[in-house]
Amino acid sequence: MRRDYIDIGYSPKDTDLICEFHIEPSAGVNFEEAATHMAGESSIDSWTEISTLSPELAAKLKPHVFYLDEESQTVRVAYSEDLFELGSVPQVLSAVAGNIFSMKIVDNLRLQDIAFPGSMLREFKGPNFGLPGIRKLVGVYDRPLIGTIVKPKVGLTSEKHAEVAYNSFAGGCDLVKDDENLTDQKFNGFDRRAELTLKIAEKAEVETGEKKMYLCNITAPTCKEMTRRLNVLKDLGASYAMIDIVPVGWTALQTLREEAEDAGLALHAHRCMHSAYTRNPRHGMSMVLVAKLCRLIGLDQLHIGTVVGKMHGEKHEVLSLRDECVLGKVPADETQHVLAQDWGGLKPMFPVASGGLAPTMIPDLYSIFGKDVIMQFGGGIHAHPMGTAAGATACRQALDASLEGVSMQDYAKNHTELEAAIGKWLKK
Ligand SMILES: O=C(O)[C@H](O)COP(=O)(O)O
Ligand SMILES: [Mg+2]
Repeated sequence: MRRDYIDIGYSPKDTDLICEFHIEPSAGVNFEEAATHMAGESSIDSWTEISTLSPELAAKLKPHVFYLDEESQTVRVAYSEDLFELGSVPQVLSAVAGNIFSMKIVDNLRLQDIAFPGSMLREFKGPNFGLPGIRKLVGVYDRPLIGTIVKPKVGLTSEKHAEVAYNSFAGGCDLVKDDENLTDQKFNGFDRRAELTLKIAEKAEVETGEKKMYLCNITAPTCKEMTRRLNVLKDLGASYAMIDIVPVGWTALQTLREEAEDAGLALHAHRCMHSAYTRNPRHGMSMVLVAKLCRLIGLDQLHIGTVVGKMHGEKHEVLSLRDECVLGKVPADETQHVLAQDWGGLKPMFPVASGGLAPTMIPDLYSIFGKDVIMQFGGGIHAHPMGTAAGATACRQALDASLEGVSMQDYAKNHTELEAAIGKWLKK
């Protein structure tokens, strides 16, 4: 029998890739049958017994469903590493997150996590800069970084964009980034925006004595064009580029990881669109897995949610993401469907909290994330009653208060910008 994939006594080998799935079989399909077909389709099998699959080949490459719990609708499958092209995220996903999502035998299916064996992990470089490298670039070691997104999302001319960036830097931002949907529109072309904004960042560096980073969005229709934009940034003396990771796709990210290393640039990962497949807890694949793939490939910093801002994501979920970004060894957490992962020395990514944040949320952000986080404020800076620069200053003041262990309200007594932010955003 080739389809003897349920193998509860099986102890995964060091070289096996392990996946955890949530499976909801469709009406009339039993749980074991669904698990068997799902495991087969994601590895070697088809819908019917195939004569070309010899017993020897099946014995060598068959998947092992070594954990099965019908009540929680959870299975774990061990796959031989020989099923995979080493170093290829797209191929791994084509297998374990491929056809199986389309099968009629399941109503819902979710890939919760993948644990990569050391042998597969070694084929990936991980972040080039990572959290420690970014701290070195910015020259800030003892506090969260403060960033902004130029707003409105799109519509400003390149000149106006650079002006908003300047005000943000002058007010105290360490980082200024483009919004996810700003790339190379006719009113604000990539090359001109990059040139003007990087020039203004230099001016702000001279004036403030602080390092100022501009993260220009290189998301483009082809890898060739993204590489060109990356090299434009390099030639202009930039340290960073930004990418919309889900729209550009995994192959593009693996390509850009190589190109960015050649260009000496760090990569900021915006996760827009991820919720199209991560948000439904019963279907799709988890954001923890997205974060894991980003770290494997080697993005340097990644949006992980905010807990207190406008993006969905409970505290325990966001902290699982944070752990996957920063820990050297991630312990298993059944409640979060996280598998143990030894990162084998791959550098940590810098977690980014962004989306619906106001300066007045900084005490909460600091208590949730601690120092190793990049806090980004779009509306929370550009809607400040005294303008963009004051919004950035209010963020730095709120952060100083948290770092000094002083209440934000007390600190605001001598800090006008923070006082105005509290007046606007803190609910009485
Ligand atoms: O790209 C982002 O992270 C968002 O544009 C954040 O903007 P907001 O702070 O105005 O929600
Ligand atoms: Mg945005």
